[in-house]
Amino acid sequence: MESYSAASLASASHLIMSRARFSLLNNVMAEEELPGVLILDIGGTHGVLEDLAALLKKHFHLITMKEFLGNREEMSKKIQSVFVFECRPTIDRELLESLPNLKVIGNSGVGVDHLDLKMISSFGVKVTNTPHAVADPTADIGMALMLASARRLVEGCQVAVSPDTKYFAVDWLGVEVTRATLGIIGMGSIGYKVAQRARAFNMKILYHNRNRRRKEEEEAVGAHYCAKMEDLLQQSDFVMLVVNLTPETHKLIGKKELGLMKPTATLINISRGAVIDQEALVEALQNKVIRAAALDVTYPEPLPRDHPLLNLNNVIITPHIGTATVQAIRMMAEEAIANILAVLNGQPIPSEVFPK
Ligand SMILES: O=C(O)C(=O)CO
Repeated sequence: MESYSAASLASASHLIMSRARFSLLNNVMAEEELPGVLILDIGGTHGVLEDLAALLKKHFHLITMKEFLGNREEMSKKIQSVFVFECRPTIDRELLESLPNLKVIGNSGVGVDHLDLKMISSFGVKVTNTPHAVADPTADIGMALMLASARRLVEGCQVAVSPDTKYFAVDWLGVEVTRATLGIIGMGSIGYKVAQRARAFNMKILYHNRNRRRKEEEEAVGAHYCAKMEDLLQQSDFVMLVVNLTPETHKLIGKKELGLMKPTATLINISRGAVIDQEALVEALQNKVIRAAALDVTYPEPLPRDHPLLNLNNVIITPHIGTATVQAIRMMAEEAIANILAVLNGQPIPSEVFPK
């Protein structure tokens, strides 16, 4: 995980000065009086940042990191908020100490496991996230992984492009998603969107969640509540993980849980890598304890090139692309900006995250 200490800020690409709340007042304030937003990106995303910049420029005055570093003392006093791009860069104490007027960290993405909420809160700084923007694209990736793994799409592509492979699909038969049983672990907004999509495939839907959904919500997608996760694991053909990473969900799926799954079942993870005990998963896949896994998240990300998960033909891995769409990046930015502005303007905050 990237860590943006004050020293490593040189690698972040932009410092953004917020003019949003003042543009609403016809830009009556001089730029140098405006509150600042520091953007932390994950690197290698310049095209995306250009689009983001265009969006932000409608309300914000952008200042490059070079300018920030050239005038650090003055700039750090102006920064009232940090925009964390794509859930991954973390923020350390040293950075917080260097931003005396910081009021809010606007996370672009829903998961905030990369942020030390207690530590941040001890500085009197609020944290917000973007649950609405992420739900549809992340649910789509869950479905895409489930279908791709079920129908062995990646292997199929390899067969199609390989000049010497014999073209007998019968050698690599898949399984059907239609009418199969899907067990969703974590029925928040993303899990629910997955259930809506799975209904169109006539899947039987089971779910396990801390809190049971309302009866009308269950009925709308035909989902059945499993109070015990074990029941869901035993009955499902596909198990999809959609929980937040917390101390309670760390390694939620280990050897015992994998052992409860059907040998024909597939595990899909669109939450965080550490929700699965990865060593136990490798063993289960090697020994065919379960049929396959399809993972958008791992630990670390990316996996080292010699990691055993990369050498198994019953695994599909994508590089954490749940929200990697043109639309989602934009919607997350809009949601994060709305959160940041609400904090700066002392208005009700749409999506604040609290330390437990
Ligand atoms: O929103 C999140 O938490 C993500 O992981 C985005 O990919």
